[in-house]
Amino acid sequence: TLPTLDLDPFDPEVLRDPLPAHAALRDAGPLVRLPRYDTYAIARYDDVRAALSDWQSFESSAGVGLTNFRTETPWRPPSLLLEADPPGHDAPRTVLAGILGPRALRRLREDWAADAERLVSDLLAGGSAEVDAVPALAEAFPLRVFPDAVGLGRDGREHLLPYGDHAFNAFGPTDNALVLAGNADVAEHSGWVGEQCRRENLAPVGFGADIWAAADRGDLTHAQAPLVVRSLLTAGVDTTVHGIGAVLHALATTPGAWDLLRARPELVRGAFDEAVRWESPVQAFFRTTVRDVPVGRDGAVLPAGQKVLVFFAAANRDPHHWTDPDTFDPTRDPSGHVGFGMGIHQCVGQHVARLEAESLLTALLTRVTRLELTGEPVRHLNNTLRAWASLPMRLTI
Ligand code: HEM
Ligand SMILES: CC(C)Cc1ccc(C(=O)O)cc1
Repeated sequence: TLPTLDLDPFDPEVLRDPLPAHAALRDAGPLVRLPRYDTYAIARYDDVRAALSDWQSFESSAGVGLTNFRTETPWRPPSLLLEADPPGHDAPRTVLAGILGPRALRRLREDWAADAERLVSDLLAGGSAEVDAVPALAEAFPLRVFPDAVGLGRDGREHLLPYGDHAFNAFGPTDNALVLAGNADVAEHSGWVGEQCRRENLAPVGFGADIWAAADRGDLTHAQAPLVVRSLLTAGVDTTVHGIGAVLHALATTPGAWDLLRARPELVRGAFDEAVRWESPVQAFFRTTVRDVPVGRDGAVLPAGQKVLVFFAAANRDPHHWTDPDTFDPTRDPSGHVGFGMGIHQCVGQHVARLEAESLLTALLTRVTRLELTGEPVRHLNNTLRAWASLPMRLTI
């Protein structure tokens, strides 16, 4: 019989410090039963990679949260990318991959670098500064550049973070306290987000306009276009906010890391990916088995029709794959990490995330000689996201 753990991955204390749970899951075996939610977990690097690469056996179209779209009603119409499989997944994916690809982002590089310099310069106008790096940097920069890049209007942008936060909570159990708390305001946030996806509410230049232009070309249908815009608004904000929070925390708490990046700016992009590996802002997603599928090499079989939690975060710290996995090492080659997923659903916005992080870090590294915590960091709990609510820091020039 399969190893079983009486673990609640969505328990607030597990969300606050998930590392012992991830170690227990890896140690228990390639496939572990979690009877608490009548589900399973895969946490070892090799088995996580294998599951993410085998989309035919591990489908996303039944939802990538605990809710099984085959038998339960999703809280919102399913995503055409995240909660879709080929062939339906193909066109929306191809369209977004073109719009968010490295070449398409070249036109934003200069603007985002200048905007980051302005933000940092304002922050340091009075010399060295004590800030809460979460609102002042991790939230401020993505919220300055991303809504404009999408082509959103000025009003209502305060809906973006809470909408995304709820969406990420809703991948967990729908009767969980974090989800219930979000339900109160979700209609208001959803209403605003839905409005912003309409063609007439998007600027003539931007990712949103590019999606509608793809529909004009016949690469998407016009009915699909607003949902693809919604994907950007759901996935594109909270993720980068918490990715940037993670890299700032890592750099402030790893002796010598800040000086190293000031001396070797070519390490900046790798350092961000290393932070995504080390912290895994997106911790885990579910898949649903289409057939009985073997997991690992000890004969474990996952029955068809089952939800299984695939732990990116546990794989990213698997000692059988990574040397010294718990150390944030900006000189490490983090390639192969699954912090952006793997396979056909691998993050289509990863280049946007990297450009945002690189723009802000470069602006900070140029001006700030020391980055240090001045108080206890405070976690922001979410069923899917690993996040900081507060990072009290001193930026010394
Ligand atoms: C540090 C920032 C980010 C992290 C850690 C992250 C993580 C991920 C992960 C793990 C997946 C795979 C989900 C799965 O396999 O089910 C994914 C998919 C996706 N991400 Fe990201 N993401 C980030 C930023 C972004 C941004 C900035 C955007 C949009 C501009 C974005 C848009 C998407 C979309 C649309 C998908 C679905 C892709 C598909 O199913 O084909 N993400 N992301
Ligand atoms: C980190 C990402 C997996 C989160 C995410 C959320 C939503 C969508 C969508 O397509 O709505 C896509 C990606």
